[in-house]
Amino acid sequence: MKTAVTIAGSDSSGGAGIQADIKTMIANGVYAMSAITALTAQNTTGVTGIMEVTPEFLGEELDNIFTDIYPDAVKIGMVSSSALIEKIADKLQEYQAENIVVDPVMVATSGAKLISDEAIGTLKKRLLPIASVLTPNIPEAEVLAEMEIHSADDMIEAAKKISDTYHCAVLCKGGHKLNDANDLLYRDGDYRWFNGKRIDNPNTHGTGCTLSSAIASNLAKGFDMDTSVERAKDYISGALAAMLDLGKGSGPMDHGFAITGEYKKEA
Ligand SMILES: Nc1ncnc2c1ncn2[C@@H]1O[C@H](COP(=O)(O)OP(=O)(O)OP(=O)(O)O)[C@@H](O)[C@H]1O
Ligand SMILES: Cc1ncc(CO)c(N)n1
Repeated sequence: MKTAVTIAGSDSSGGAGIQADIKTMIANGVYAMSAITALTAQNTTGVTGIMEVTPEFLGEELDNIFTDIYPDAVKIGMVSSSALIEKIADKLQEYQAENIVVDPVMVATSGAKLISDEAIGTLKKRLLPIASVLTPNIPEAEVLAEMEIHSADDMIEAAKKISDTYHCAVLCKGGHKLNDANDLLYRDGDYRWFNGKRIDNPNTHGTGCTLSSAIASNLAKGFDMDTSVERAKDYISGALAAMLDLGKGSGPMDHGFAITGEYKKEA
């Protein structure tokens, strides 16, 4: 069986973070492991607390994983401090990890800030250069490319800038400002749009975590980058179309659709 590890924060409400990642990996047929960077106390309405692990402890988690069950892919989500980012970069280099998907998590769906300002610089310097693919939404791409994005052409320019600077593939997700479900993959000086059908579902807690974990799962299984993104888009569409409605805010998605087979993919 192929294996993947998520390096991310725990979401007590189960819709995002480690919990979304593990649900996604199981549903996509890979064995899931986790190195937890922080506990968050959160639900569908917001985040009330964050408790980080120490960099030493995160290093110990990664040592235990890599020296025993070597992961075929790595997904990195919420990492709130520079010291934790440095530790992850050191360990991934030490163990020569492959298929690294970096979701540069900055703000939760509910609006809470999940990374410190100084850590953004470290993220750029240490994690982007080792990423196989980076999955920013538009606000994140604006920070990383240091420009505003108002159109599809701006998305291309920002993704090119990030990809050229850090030598990684960039999947820029259009949903936030452009109100569609079209994502742009910029890679090796070329780009391709992955168009999705916008699903009328306000319950989008954890969509970014889910997409990046689905890409990592498919890379772990040996699919190429384009196919992995295509399959991940299909997965997120299915999870959203299952129309789970839980909680008082922007609720989580139903990963069970892939297991029960109740979801019928729309043409
Ligand atoms: N309503 C929707 N219908 C279809 N696809 C969607 C919808 N909302 C988001 N997506 C898709 O889900 C994926 C994740 O995108 P999104 O922009 O929501 O990520 P994100 O902002 O990083 O998520 P998060 O809020 O969890 O941080 C993208 O492929 C996007 O196109
Ligand atoms: C732990 C965690 N990671 C990522 C997100 C982004 O949605 C979140 N809300 N919580």
